[in-house]
Amino acid sequence: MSSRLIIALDFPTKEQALQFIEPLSPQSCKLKVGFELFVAAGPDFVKQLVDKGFDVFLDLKFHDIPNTVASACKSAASLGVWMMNVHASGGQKMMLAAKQALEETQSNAKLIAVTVLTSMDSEQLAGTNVASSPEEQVKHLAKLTKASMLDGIVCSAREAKMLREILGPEFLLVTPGIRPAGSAQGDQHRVMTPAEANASGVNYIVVGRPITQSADPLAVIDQINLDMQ
Ligand SMILES: O=C(O)c1cc(=O)[nH]c(=O)n1[C@@H]1O[C@H](COP(=O)(O)O)[C@@H](O)[C@H]1O
Repeated sequence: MSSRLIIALDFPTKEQALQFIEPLSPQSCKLKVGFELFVAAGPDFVKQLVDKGFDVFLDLKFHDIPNTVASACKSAASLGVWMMNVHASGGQKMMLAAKQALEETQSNAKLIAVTVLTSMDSEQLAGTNVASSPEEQVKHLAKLTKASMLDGIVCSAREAKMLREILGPEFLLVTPGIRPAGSAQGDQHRVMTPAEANASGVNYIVVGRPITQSADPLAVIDQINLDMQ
């Protein structure tokens, strides 16, 4: 079975990212390229990771008018990535346009939507004039995403159990904000351990700093893969 661990390659340069992935195999993890590395290393680097056999999640969280997001998804698909994302708060027309654009390509890349960022708590959400709790807002945006025919969502593992009941067994739940016991929470708020996330029924976990800043990344990866079995 392929790994359900997605490592967030949040590095400032292509060289640092390549050095980090050198000992990794596509069987032990998938890789996520987000803003920091994409801006520094570009689309050719994403293709390089795909050519090495890794499943790549291109995390650019598109959030724009429907036509622009649809075109961006087509461009992302042409890189051969396994998964990409948009912000669900971009609305249903945007998500439908993105899905349709992907269907017009040869790619079978998965398209998921970010609900409420795992760094957000009730207070920060209220600051954006959203009066609902994070859980209520996640539930609302998750239903909107499903109605827009996307493959799944990004959410906190804390919400996974409740969402699985509402959204059914096929809908993908991809969960960052994962912190192995004893690791620093940093800017994340809605966190869980890998074992707790697994027990909550998530499909994939996204882990960055607890692996990339560890003195022994391979040991952390092995332990997380065990926790996810
Ligand atoms: O879309 C994402 O991947 C994402 C969504 C979200 O709600 N929260 C979140 O942390 N992420 C990403 O997941 C990764 C988490 O990294 P660490 O906090 O270092 O484990 C980062 O690359 C974030 O950009």
